Amino acid sequence: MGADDAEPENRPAGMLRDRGSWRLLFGQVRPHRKALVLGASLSLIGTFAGLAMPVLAKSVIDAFGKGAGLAGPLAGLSAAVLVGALIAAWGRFLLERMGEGIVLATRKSLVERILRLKVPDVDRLKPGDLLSRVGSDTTLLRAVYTDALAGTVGSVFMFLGAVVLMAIMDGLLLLVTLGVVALVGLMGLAIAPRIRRASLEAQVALGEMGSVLDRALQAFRTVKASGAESREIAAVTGAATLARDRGVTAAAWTSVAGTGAWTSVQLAFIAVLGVGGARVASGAMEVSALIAFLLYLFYLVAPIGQLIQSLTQLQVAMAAITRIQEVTALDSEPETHGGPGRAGDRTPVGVRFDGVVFRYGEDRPVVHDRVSFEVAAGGMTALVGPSGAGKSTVFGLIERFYEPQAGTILVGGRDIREWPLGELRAALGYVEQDAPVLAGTFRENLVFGAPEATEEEIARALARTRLDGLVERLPSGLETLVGHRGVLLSGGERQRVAIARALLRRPSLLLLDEATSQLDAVNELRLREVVAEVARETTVLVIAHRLSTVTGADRIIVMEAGGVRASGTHEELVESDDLYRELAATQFLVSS
Ligand SMILES: Nc1ncnc2c1ncn2[C@@H]1O[C@H](COP(=O)(O)OP(=O)(O)OP(=O)(O)O)[C@@H](O)[C@H]1O
Repeated sequence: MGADDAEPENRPAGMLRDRGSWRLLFGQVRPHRKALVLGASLSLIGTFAGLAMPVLAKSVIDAFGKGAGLAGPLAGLSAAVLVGALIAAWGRFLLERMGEGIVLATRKSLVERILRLKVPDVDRLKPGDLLSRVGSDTTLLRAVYTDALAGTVGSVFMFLGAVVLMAIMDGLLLLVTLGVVALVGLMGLAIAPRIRRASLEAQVALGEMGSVLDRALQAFRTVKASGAESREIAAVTGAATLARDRGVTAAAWTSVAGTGAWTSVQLAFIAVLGVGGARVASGAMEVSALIAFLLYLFYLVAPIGQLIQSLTQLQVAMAAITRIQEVTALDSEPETHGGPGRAGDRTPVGVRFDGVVFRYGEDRPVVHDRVSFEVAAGGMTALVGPSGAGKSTVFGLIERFYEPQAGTILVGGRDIREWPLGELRAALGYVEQDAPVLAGTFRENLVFGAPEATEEEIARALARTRLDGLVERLPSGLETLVGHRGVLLSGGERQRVAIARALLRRPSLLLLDEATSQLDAVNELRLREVVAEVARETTVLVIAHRLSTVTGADRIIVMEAGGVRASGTHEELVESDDLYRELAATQFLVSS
């Protein structure tokens, strides 16, 4: 399991320069710059208020010495503490709120992008890994905007303040100090990419963990039936262990950076002591000035430590940004508003494939090799052929999930590239072979593609798909939960729910990928009746796996190895085509 495994295969953003990541990182702050400046300033004021404490304490002691009343000074001291704490808390809150706002904005844009991705890109991405990009990668960003940015600003101020004071005291010793401190800077620059790489690998491993777990949960029954629990547990924990290892690597480099910072101040101390001592010995400098300078030197410790910490957080965030960017850099489809469309514009449409050439990828075999056929408007056309002949691919191309490399596809006499995508998909009804049922109620499943469907329309769709009896038997009718992945429904019922869902969009062309699973006689008969009835109102193109379906079809297209081999009615094809005759006699078309 390498770092590359969990990344999009074409890794568009893997090649993006750091500049892109920085721009994205800081671009997010732009809308919140007021909050950032205010939050950071308040935090600083709160911190500096702490510095006023010794002065105020002195006034309390002075008052005590003079025998004056303590109540006033003590009240002043308490008020200063309280006000300082409140200001710091307010500043902190503003920064945290800004961080949450930025995380939300990032998640929104990521989710928006993911749901609009093109199908071929999603084919390559792993769902669990995408989830981790939306969840944990975006969470990692927050620390940058709350701690790192404000911390950097504060520590830069403190650092500059100390440097100015030291410059006023002794320019030469300052140069010695900065010379040593610059070494830390160089070391930090060398270490930063290592922290970033380790963090990226840790996040990739977490993504991998998500995708392995997702795979196991998707096929939970198969995992159990195959006795594969231990292996899947090992795969998930393996990814988690890798994340730990990379986290430890990042921690090791962070410790080196922290220790380096502290050591450099110690070294600067020794260097200043050496150079300053020599100058004191030669009478060029007072001992008291050297002592004061050395004290100031230690003022540098806190800001340098904070800068190192901020730098580390930035590296982790840059790793997260890289993974987020890999998704946001992918192409998305144009927005589709695929509602049910206006009444009356749902006349059946035909389909034509003209010399269509298609392969799923540059390195994949050709699936369609100059496929041409025509399906007239209205009625039922069946697509048959051996497994892998490219039948489901026909549907994927009509829906424009994929683009052919050559040839044209016409729907309703119009090239599908000329249809606005939302309009094209609104004209199509698509029933997948394993017809997924979405977790939720029966009603939610029905109106998924047509949220504004009326009760009459729902009742009609239920009656047409022969689901009305089933709904009556369900404990809460349409409001019954059909559970995660519809475990309550049989394969045939799931297909009929999918058909009802498609019908509620009043499609001009219904694409039905018939379930290959065996249906019981009642379900099979119902499904056949449903399809025959729908074919009276709209065009139905069905990928048929049953003889009973093809015998009812007006026309049959036989596909083989990426081409159209023959077409005609059942009787004609039984007469004229060997492959069809063979298919009709074998399990691909099961006799009813
Ligand atoms: N998303 C995909 N990415 C890459 N290759 C794919 C993809 N979908 C299908 N294929 C390949 O394309 C070829 C045709 O697949 P398709 O699903 O169109 O065949 P089919 O005739 O519908 O088969 P079946 O009857 O078994 O469903 C197969 O070799 C398949 O492995």
